Amino acid sequence: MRFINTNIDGLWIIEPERVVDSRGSFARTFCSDEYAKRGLETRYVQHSESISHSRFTLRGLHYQEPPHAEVKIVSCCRGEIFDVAVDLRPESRTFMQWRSVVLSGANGTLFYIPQGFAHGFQALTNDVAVRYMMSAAFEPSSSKGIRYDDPAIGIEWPEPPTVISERDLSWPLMKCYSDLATAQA
Ligand SMILES: Cc1cn([C@H]2C[C@H](O)[C@@H](COP(=O)(O)OP(=O)(O)O[C@H]3O[C@H](C)C(=O)[C@H](O)[C@H]3O)O2)c(=O)[nH]c1=O
Repeated sequence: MRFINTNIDGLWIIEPERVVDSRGSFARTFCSDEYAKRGLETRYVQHSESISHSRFTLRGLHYQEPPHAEVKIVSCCRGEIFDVAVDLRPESRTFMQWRSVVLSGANGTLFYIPQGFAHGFQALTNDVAVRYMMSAAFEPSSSKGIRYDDPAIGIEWPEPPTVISERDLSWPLMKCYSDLATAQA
């Protein structure tokens, strides 16, 4: 496994090292020792899959609030996606910055997204299957989101979404959050 730094603290791209032979290949996709050596989360309590039928479907940007904040390891086991993580840690030097990576069944790449980040993706092919390892259980009451097209973040998505949920269209803009935070201070 190759751990690639993204210049955003805690956010890693992990590339499998495939052992190739005449049958195909084998690669380790998770290793608690390798993760522990780098201070990454080693305990995952849920593993989930989402299927998106249509190219340019967009899901996200989602996160869970503390105490249910989770580390996510995202991979695409069928098709190809444009995967995005946004740093929402107010104390971070990269607060509100985003990083994208193309995940696909072909490259087997994984995106390690720590607590305090929002996550979303856009399908780049029809019929994508995305897999998640989550370090915290799904808790609907703590599931929040931000708008994929928030100008304050400025994510450069490949294309306008063809399919997106009403819920994902109705998340507040970060400006609303900051106004709310100011009001509550
Ligand atoms: C996340 C989740 C959802 N669900 C149920 C709740 C809904 O009835 C249904 C679809 O949920 P949602 O619309 O939130 O699914 P996505 O829009 O694909 O959201 C996911 O994709 C974005 C990009 C993420 O980063 C999150 O991991 C996750 O929120 O599955 C569960 O039962 N367990 C779960 O862990």
